[in-house]
Amino acid sequence: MATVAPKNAVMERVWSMARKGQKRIVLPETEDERTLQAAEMIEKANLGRVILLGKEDEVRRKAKEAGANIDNIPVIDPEKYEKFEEYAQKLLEIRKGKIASIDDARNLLKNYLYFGVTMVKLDDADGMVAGAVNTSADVERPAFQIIKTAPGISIASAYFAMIVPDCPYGEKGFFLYADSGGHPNPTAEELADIAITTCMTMKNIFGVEEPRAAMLSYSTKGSASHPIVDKVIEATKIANKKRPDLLIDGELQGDAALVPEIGRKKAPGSPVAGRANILIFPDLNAGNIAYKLTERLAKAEAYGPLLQGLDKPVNDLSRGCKATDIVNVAAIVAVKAMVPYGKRD
Ligand SMILES: CC(C)(COP(=O)(O)OP(=O)(O)OC[C@H]1O[C@@H](n2cnc3c(N)ncnc32)[C@H](O)[C@@H]1OP(=O)(O)O)[C@@H](O)C(=O)NCCC(=O)NCCS
Ligand SMILES: CC(=O)OP(=O)(O)O
Repeated sequence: MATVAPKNAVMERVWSMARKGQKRIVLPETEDERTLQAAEMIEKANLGRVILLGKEDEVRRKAKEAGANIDNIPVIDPEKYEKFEEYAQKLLEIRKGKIASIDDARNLLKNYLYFGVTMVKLDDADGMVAGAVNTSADVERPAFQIIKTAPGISIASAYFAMIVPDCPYGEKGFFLYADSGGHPNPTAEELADIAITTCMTMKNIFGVEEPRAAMLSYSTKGSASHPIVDKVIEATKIANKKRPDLLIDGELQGDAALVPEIGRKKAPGSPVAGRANILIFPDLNAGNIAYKLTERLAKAEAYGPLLQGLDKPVNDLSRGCKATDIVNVAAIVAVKAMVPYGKRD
């Protein structure tokens, strides 16, 4: 089994916090070899206590085939779980008006993603990580429907923690990209909220004292004009009005956001240009394309999509993820479960 270690100082802190918290992390996608290998790595690295979902014999056989030692990890078979009926009743209450009968609730719980999210909702687990097999929409939907947004947060969104090797920009090559996996086409108001939430995430989950968010566009400070640029300008104004204490600036192009000399030239006086550690994309096309290009062309680590704005932690994955990505995403979910309510994002 490959060993895994945190890739930079920010992730070292995340790992060390996760070790202290010993949170219960449910991994529902036990048909996937990477998930089983990650389960062993999470336990070996002492990042938390894993709970696997599935038919026990099958899961243990599959783990052997994958070369993963999961002997000390519990496997819960949802349909045989002693709280299955209790969960069905609770789900019926939570989804009142959306699902018609107890049978509908039972059927939903046979889907391991719904079962895992319900475990988190009802405090039988502290966080869930899935998405190595299922699409992001299928992972996010139960989280949005059952866990819902935290009080005072208008929408959930999804960011990536990016570690770019040999990169002097951002936080020594560490960045948050948002929204790169959740909300397809945010309004200006929603884009402002995504920027604010990501700043809080940078501070509270990753311990970076000065989040600096660039509102990205193909224009810098009026160099081009178009309604799609106007949305970014409007979002920047809203974010600045809502949270004047945060460093959020735009509209900025990618080079002006990252490179000090270019930032000074294109956006003189900007508190963010040339030093952004958070990149906020105008829509999900841009955000998702950008993270995948950074991951593949710059050989960056890409952890996520990490959901923010939810009342409890659920993190998604790309179907193209590595087992080690699952380990890091699990460590982040564990830290999220430790940050006091209301301070999370
Ligand atoms: C996640 C996603 C499936 C949810 O939206 P949807 O399919 O429109 O589903 P619904 O409209 O049925 O919404 C389901 C619930 O989630 C809620 N919801 C949808 N988007 C939300 C958001 N951004 N934040 C919070 N809640 C949200 C809805 O209000 C609804 O709640 P309700 O059932 O209690 O009324 C959709 O936003 C999506 O496909 N996102 C893109 C994911 C993706 O493909 N990413 C790219 C790869 S990473
Ligand atoms: C985040 C993402 O793009 O997920 P996938 O690669 O699974 O579509």
